[in-house]
Amino acid sequence: MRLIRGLTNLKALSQRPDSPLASGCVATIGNFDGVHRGHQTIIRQVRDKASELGLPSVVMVFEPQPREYFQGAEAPPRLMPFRQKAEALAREGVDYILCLRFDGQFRQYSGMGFIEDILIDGLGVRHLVVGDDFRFGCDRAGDFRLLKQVGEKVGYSVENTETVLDGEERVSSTRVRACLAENQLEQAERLLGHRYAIEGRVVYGRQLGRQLDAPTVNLLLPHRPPLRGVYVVGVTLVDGRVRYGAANIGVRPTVDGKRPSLEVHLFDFDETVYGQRLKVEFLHPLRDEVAFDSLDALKAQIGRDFEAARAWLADSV
Ligand SMILES: Cc1cc2nc3c(=O)[nH]c(=O)nc-3n(C[C@H](O)[C@H](O)[C@H](O)COP(=O)(O)O)c2cc1C
Ligand SMILES: Nc1ncnc2c1ncn2[C@@H]1O[C@H](COP(=O)(O)OP(=O)(O)O)[C@@H](O)[C@H]1O
Repeated sequence: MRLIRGLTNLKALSQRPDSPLASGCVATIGNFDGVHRGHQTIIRQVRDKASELGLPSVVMVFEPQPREYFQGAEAPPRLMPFRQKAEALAREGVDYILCLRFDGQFRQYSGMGFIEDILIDGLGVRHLVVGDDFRFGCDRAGDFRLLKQVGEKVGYSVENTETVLDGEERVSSTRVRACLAENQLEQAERLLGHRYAIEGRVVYGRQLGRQLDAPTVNLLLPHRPPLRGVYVVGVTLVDGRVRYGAANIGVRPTVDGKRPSLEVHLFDFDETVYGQRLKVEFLHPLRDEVAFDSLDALKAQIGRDFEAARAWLADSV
């Protein structure tokens, strides 16, 4: 997988005669938050067509996601930070990820402007896979019909995305968020095709954890997380080792009460891991986050959380 950031870089690359993108590509466009089973199916559609045509596959995404741009703090929580998304897409076998900055200038593209400047001049798209409800450009004026009309003239084809159902309902990022908010981790896993996980870099905290007999790795959360509370977790370290532990994800009302963070105590572990990237899988919910009157009360509760987590692990892992 190669990551292309911005239209200028895309054009510089695709206009080089020796570039794999020089003869065009098969592309899809979206947020792909969670890279769930529906997304995985769309990517398979793109890859199948790309191998049939002998062209590279491209997934176009935006940062921030358009709803984050328009709604700010009111936007739905995000399932994964950009880097985790890019790595998940790479695992699905995407050749290129094109990441475009969604800003005050970008939002002014007309429907036709988006097609001409990005899809035709930038990507030289030969086949496009998008939902028939896909809207784009200023005031959401561009739609599936317009894409098809222009495609017939210019010589690219457009295909509707397949719909993946879970029971009667479509698999969607919104449904994954709803499951996580309700602590329905198994339902979320069914929609995602894997356990819900957050990946991030270990940053320095306030060295309070050691005083609480619970040193914690603190992961940077660039977005508001879709779940809150105390969980049993499985952690994959950079070298692939897996460790288990108990984690708190939230604002830590007892000691802080502002920005959300993810704090993980690993059982039977005594290493320094600052700066490493870890994957934290949420295995089982233990309780909601609580504002305690004192650090002693928090410390006592964390001790009970560890017992509950170890008991669950002994039965389930
Ligand atoms: C299993 C576990 C449960 C926790 N539960 C709570 C909680 O209910 N309320 C709270 O304010 N903080 C909770 N915390 C977070 C602690 O306040 C935090 O880990 C501690 O302040 C260490 O911060 P530091 O890493 O910045 O030193 C919990 C942490 C762990 C590991
Ligand atoms: N069992 C453990 N679980 C989590 N972190 C541990 C553990 N043992 C040692 N550490 C190390 O201790 C650091 C956390 O200690 P802590 O006092 O909570 O400080 P900080 O405020 O930096 O999080 C972690 O980043 C990690 O490098």
